[in-house]
Amino acid sequence: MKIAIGSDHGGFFLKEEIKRLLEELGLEYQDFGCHSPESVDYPDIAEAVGEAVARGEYPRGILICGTGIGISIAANKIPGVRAALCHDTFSARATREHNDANILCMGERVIGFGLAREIVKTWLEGSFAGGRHQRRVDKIRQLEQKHSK
Ligand SMILES: O=C(CO)[C@H](O)[C@H](O)[C@H](O)COP(=O)(O)O
Repeated sequence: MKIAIGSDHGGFFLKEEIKRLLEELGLEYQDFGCHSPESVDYPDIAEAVGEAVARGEYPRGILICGTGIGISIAANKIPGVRAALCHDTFSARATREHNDANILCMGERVIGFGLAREIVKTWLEGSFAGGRHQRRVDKIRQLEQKHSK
């Protein structure tokens, strides 16, 4: 599984840590930036990673900003993206099982690197449970279609 990963400057150092984790896990990734702690705008990174995931080029993406909030809001504007902001492992597991979340978002200014690593591992291991959750994810798709121009 190849992962699309990206952050703004507020998430740059955590992104570097998560890249090291992915290497330890033997997982390939593509870094969509940013490539230094210099200030950038999180919607630009969310767009790059979100579109790559929505096109099916990457099954999963990871996005990080200072809080994880702005980058998740932006990513969720892209049809086909189900970006979940998770700062605990329960949510990370649940969002795979219930929401089939294809992008994990975190905030470097919110959690420590150790917890972030556990969240990523939990989220990567998780799988969609289907059943009643499939019906709900289908309704999310219908909402996207209803509200797209
Ligand atoms: O979008 C965010 C908040 O929802 C992120 O935390 C950004 O990283 C943050 O807004 C960037 O702020 P900065 O003052 O420009 O570093």
